[in-house]
Amino acid sequence: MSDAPVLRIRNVRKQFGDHVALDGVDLDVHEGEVVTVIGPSGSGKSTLVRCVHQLESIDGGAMYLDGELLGYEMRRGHLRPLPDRRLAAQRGRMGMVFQQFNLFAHWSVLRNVIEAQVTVHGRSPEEARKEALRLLERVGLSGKADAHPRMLSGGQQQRVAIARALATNPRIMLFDEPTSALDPELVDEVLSVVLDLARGGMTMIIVTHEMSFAREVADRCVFMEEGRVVETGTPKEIFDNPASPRLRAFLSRFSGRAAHISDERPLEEETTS
Ligand SMILES: Nc1ncnc2c1ncn2[C@@H]1O[C@H](COP(=O)(O)OP(=O)(O)OP(=O)(O)O)[C@@H](O)[C@H]1O
Repeated sequence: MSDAPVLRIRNVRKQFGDHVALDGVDLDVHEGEVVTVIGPSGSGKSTLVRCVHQLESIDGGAMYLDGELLGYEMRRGHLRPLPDRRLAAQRGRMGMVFQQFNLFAHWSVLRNVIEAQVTVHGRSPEEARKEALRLLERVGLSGKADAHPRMLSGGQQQRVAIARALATNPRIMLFDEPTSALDPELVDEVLSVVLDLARGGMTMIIVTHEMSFAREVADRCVFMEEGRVVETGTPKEIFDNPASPRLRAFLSRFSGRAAHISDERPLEEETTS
């Protein structure tokens, strides 16, 4: 990993009305690093990745992609929002995968994976088609290029969404709970594609409620609560030796599902009962 992070997040604040969703978040993500973000519902996980992808503006702090300020530029001595074209170009250097797939329903799978390559990145339709077919094969869907999203299972649609996000050669992939809209039997096929990307060296932030996956895939894991990063560490530190009582309490709620949580160090509730 190189020293300069791919993504640098500094003291980022985000409010919705009076509600503070992000309260001074700092995070660096380095080349090839996989960071999983866990935390209770409403802790700001989705807001964080949505802000990185410029789907939400921030109210304070700054974010940099490869050292370039995201969303703003300095003009005549003042910070101003980037014009739409430059904002689109910045967003095109990140791939985002949503809970709800967000595919274009009236387009074929192939066109869904081709489109941004042509419109945002200026590839020729032939080049984009070749890349789309390669990526569909990578996510195990080469036979579905001509299908429409409604003909696919949720797991297959999510894999198309991953292929689409990869198609622009993003510097970083952002996953916002990619399996939470799926039936349980379809979760693994999506997680194994994400795991495969991680092993291939893709830089990623993954927001997830799948605790054993969050542990398995991560180089580093971040625990958020009330809009703040409460604890960050290796998966072993986070899951086997959680320092903060809040993280221990959170993990204990998942202990039934998180098969890999070790019992070397009992969780708080267990020690007090
Ligand atoms: N567009 C919005 N308008 C108003 N409030 C919002 C909006 N988006 C998020 N919030 C609020 O900001 C807080 C953080 O939400 P966020 O979705 O980031 O949490 P989360 O940790 O991802 O939760 P979950 O795990 O349930 O998805 C919540 O209180 C939420 O209600």
